[in-house]
Amino acid sequence: MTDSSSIRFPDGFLWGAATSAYQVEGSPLADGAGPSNWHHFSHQPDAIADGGTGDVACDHYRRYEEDVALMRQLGLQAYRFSVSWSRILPEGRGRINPAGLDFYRRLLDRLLEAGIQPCATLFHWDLPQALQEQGGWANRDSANWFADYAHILFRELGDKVPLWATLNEPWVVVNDGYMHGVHAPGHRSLDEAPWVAHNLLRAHALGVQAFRADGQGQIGLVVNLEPKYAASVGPDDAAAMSRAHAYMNRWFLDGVMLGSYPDELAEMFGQHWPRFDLADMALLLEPFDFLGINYYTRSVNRDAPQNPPPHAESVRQEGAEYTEMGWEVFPEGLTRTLQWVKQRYGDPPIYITENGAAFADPPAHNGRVADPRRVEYLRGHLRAAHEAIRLGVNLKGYFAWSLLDNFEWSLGYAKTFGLVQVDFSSQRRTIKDSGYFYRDVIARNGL
Ligand SMILES: CO[C@H](O)c1c[n+]2c([nH]1)[C@H](O)[C@@H](O)[C@H](O)[C@H]2CO
Repeated sequence: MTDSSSIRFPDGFLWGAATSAYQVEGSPLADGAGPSNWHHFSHQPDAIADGGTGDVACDHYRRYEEDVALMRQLGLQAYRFSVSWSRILPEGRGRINPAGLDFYRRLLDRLLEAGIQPCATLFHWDLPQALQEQGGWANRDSANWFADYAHILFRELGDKVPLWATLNEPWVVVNDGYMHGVHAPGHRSLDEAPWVAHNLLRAHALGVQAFRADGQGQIGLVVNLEPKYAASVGPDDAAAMSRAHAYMNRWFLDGVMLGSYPDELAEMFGQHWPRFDLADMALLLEPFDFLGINYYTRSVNRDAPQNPPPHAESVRQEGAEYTEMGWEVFPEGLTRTLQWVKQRYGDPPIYITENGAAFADPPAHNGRVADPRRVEYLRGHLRAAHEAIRLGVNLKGYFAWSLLDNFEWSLGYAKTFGLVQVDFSSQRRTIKDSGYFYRDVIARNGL
């Protein structure tokens, strides 16, 4: 039975929506910008399900003022976006492209004028192609490249951005880009993957140090977390669940919060697992101000020895509701995940930096898009977030994924997550029912 009791979030709880540069901006090479590895990857034959690329996307690079007006119409208090590294540094390092900085200054000025708090992510997967060609995140120097880039942004944009995130979901870069080859750069290497993960976290730590030197506001790390369940009570499935949990949920957080990697990773990677310097592990513990958690679903796992690490596979649940991504709708997993972070990692301040769902939305009709399933998804997860607060989790805010229908990476444009529908043939925006629902949640600071 749907819980209809009203709930209210704490005063000052921050309500926002999120996007990322390559998914919404378009104009990837405009005004002196250099190509990213996602520009390169999306133009490879058969890389993207519908042959889509980020060449146009939501045309946000040119329509940002219209989109800020939409954010204002929704009553957003904050907007989470990412900066395209190769707009700022076309070769990834060295020469700065002033026009790239100017775009983000214009966007930030519009947001601040609208009373919307910017939350900027330094890296949301789109690495400059020039750096990819020098080994990308597999090159130990990548951490320094990132720190130099971060320093430029803190110096040039720092007075306009109160909330920064170093990386978005390093796990996806490793798993999708280096283990399974379905994201840029399309590698499948048990030898590269652990080093890529390590260099990403070294980059995060050096970025935080750069921020401490001359940043303003707060800085955090954004990770994707997905609670793991066992498909049966048998020992093999329990072990598979534990490996999957270590592989997705603990790998990066243990690294930066505990200064060590789960033992299960060395076991599952075997001779491919490196020996990491103790000095590196000490660096990873560089303290940061908040944790961004992206939550979408849970997975139920069974043993799959034939699969690459974590040697597990997810099992579809009879009778459960699934989104267009094949992700089970499981709001209680959000409460469980937030409690787990609180208990394991010392009660850090947390923002839910992404939560949302892809459903097959109807085309706009008379200025309306009926998306009841997304309304119920958001309602259920907001209740789960509120329950976590009631249980003592230090949850500071929530960002819906996504403001706009956009480029869903290797799946192209068919999977739509937006609170606002984008007709990609006309670039017309239409606020969906879920957008109006979210507007009312923000206005009430609750349900
Ligand atoms: C593994 O799923 C992640 O939690 C996740 C889901 N999502 C993400 N990460 C990314 O941060 C976004 O760019 C995606 O568009 C979004 C929707 O797929």
